[in-house]
Amino acid sequence: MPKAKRKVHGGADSSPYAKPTAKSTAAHSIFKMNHDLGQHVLKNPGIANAIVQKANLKQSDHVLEVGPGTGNLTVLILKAAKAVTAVEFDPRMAAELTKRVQGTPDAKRLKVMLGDVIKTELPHFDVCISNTPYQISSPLVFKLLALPNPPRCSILMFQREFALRLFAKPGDKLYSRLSVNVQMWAKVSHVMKVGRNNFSPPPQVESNVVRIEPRHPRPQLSFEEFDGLLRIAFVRKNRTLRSSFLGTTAIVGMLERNYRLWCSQNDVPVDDTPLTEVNDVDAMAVDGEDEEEWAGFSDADEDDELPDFFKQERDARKQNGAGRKKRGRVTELVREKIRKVLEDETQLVEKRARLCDEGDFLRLLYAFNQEGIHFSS
Ligand SMILES: C[S@@+](CC[C@H](N)C(=O)[O-])C[C@H]1O[C@@H](n2cnc3c(N)ncnc32)[C@H](O)[C@@H]1O
Repeated sequence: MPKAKRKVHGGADSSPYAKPTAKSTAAHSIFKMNHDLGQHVLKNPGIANAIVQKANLKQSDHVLEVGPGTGNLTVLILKAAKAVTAVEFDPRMAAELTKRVQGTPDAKRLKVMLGDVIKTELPHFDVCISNTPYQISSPLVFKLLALPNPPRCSILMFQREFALRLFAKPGDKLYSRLSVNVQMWAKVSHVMKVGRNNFSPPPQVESNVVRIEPRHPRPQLSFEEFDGLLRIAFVRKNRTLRSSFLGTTAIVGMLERNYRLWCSQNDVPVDDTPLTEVNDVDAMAVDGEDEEEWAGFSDADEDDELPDFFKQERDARKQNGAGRKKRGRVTELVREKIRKVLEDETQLVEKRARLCDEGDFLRLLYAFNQEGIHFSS
């Protein structure tokens, strides 16, 4: 039996959201929602209006809407802003939206871009509004934070647990790399709770709308450097920083490569003569870690996945065998620099990432950078 098709959107009362004109009736065509794309259309006009109002739009604003769907938010944004760029992955949705505004005065002020917003080069915009498809919550926040010229404000709807991660503090269960990053670069505030029955079809969980505003002045820091350090610290947020930074050859190897690059860019000579012969596996055990524990990364959050460099290093080691190896002087030097930063300079060596605050991470980054150790290449 064929599966029942759902109405694309079902508003009820107020115009223009729910009392469709002849034009927008065409947009109410019927097709099956794609759950893989997080297609839960907002059907409560009151919530849609509140979201747009909370953005405090100016008539001169250019708004980016992520995932416009059939346009329930878009038509309201168009009433309050100068222009809207709407990035939509699903061509069926993009076609519905285009039809909905076609022939209206708003059509000229709407640009629909088809594609994955995460991979799309975005034009400049003042405000971002999104009933966010839950699969891209994390990459979308990271993309917005990393923009050199971030929007004045972003009003974003997320699944509740994801929203709570944005506010989490050191020691909270939901504290993660995302929490530290977002709080470093922005001010996050809660806008409203939205029950699951306000969507069609209803998602499994409740949602929250949050406001993200960039900090002024913007911290004088490289986003990639700070995030690179957090990636290492949060792969295993319950382990000590000693364990995270010194416990695996993969991390030390990556930091050594970055150190070599920094040396070459700063005319610092490196001594490549082999120093000691050590058993690589034993060396890891001495440092108190087993590579397999990394592979489990049981305490990692979804956005703190095993970094690519670790996987590459692990595969290379499997191929080459992890037998007796000569550890170079540079490796020893880098290990000593890491030890010095953790033990002497910051005294954070026994602290765990889940308990470190923004100030701890900043101190770590500063001390590593002073030693010529960097986290972005
Ligand atoms: C939760 S629905 C929101 C629809 C509409 N804005 C609303 O509030 O009724 C999410 C929308 O994002 C779109 N989408 C999913 N992944 C996307 C991506 N990577 N880039 C752009 N749009 C995406 C989906 O096709 C869907 O239309």
